[in-house]
Amino acid sequence: AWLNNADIQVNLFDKQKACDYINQYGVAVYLGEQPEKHYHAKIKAYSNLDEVPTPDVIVLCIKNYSLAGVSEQLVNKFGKEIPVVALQNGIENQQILPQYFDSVIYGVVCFNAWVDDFGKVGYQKKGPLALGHNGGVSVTEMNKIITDFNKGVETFNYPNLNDAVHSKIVINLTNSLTTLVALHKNDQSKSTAFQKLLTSMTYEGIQVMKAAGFKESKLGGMPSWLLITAARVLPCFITRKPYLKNLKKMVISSMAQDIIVNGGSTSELDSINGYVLSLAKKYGIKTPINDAIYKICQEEFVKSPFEPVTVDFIWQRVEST
Ligand SMILES: NC(=O)C1=CN([C@@H]2O[C@H](COP(=O)(O)OP(=O)(O)OC[C@H]3O[C@@H](n4cnc5c(N)ncnc54)[C@H](OP(=O)(O)O)[C@@H]3O)[C@@H](O)[C@H]2O)C=CC1
Ligand SMILES: CC(C)(CO)C(=O)C(=O)O
Repeated sequence: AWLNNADIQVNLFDKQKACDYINQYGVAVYLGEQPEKHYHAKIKAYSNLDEVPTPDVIVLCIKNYSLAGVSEQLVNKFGKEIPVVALQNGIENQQILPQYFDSVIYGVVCFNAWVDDFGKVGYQKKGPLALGHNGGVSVTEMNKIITDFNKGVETFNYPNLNDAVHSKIVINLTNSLTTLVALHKNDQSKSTAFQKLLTSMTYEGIQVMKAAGFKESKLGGMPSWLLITAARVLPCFITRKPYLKNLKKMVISSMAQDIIVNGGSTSELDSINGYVLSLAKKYGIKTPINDAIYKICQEEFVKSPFEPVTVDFIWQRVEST
């Protein structure tokens, strides 16, 4: 919607029901704090790939677990030379997409967005996006894409792509915990146990990334490694103010949308938490909080219907392991 309203011609490819709605009513977009001020973007949506006009660039806004299937369809239709911008969390997209496409730009999305209903999307803040690549993309091509994206949303070229990706993965570890307690419905701002769990799991993530040789990338508005470390080592009350400010930014994570809003059992738990735990094992870093939370997610996410668990329940499991 942001690009389309900045005169970049955008076409959507989605499932039939979503397309029918979007073609009739457009996409309604609103800033989370001001739902009454939503605006519409008239975007053409296609559910039949054969009808989609050949694009200059494909932007993949799907989960890691949908990438292989969707890429297979796209490459059969448009060929492997078509430039692709991949906006997934985690690193799995870097393993999957080069199997299909020659020219892939990866993007780290530094804000939260959610779908309320067909064609109705909320966002926590507008941007930024950090783009980078692992070769196969010319300077001209990269500059053109950055310039076009910037017409609609603040977009940077990030030379150290994998530092940015791994810094974001640290933040994404919290998706599992916020989904388990259904944070969007159950306020945890008074719970110091929740604060300890959230800061400990990201602190462990930082230790893993440092051991694996990744450096911090400052990602627009996301908590810094210094703040997370301070929150972990200092008494809770000292870092409470910045902690609460950051907690407020979490509206509804992409994982909670999968497990709670869409009632599915498939999520990016393994692309994010599973990946961090595999790095921890490789580099000999202890991650007791993440181990326990990952296990609880594995048990709870497959239950149908999913029922949120309490912070006490998580805390007891952490203490018993
Ligand atoms: N949401 C967020 O705040 C953020 C998300 N991210 C990352 O961005 C990526 C995308 O997440 P998000 O936007 O939340 O994902 P969503 O699951 O909300 O959106 C993906 C869309 O693609 C559609 N889709 C899936 N498979 C197909 C297919 N075969 N053909 C046509 N359409 C298909 C889905 O349809 P349907 O719903 O019907 O399956 C859905 O509309 C993830 O890697 C996530 O981690 C990064 C930062 C923030
Ligand atoms: C909420 C946010 C921005 C951070 O965890 C995110 O990346 C997601 O929802 O996947």
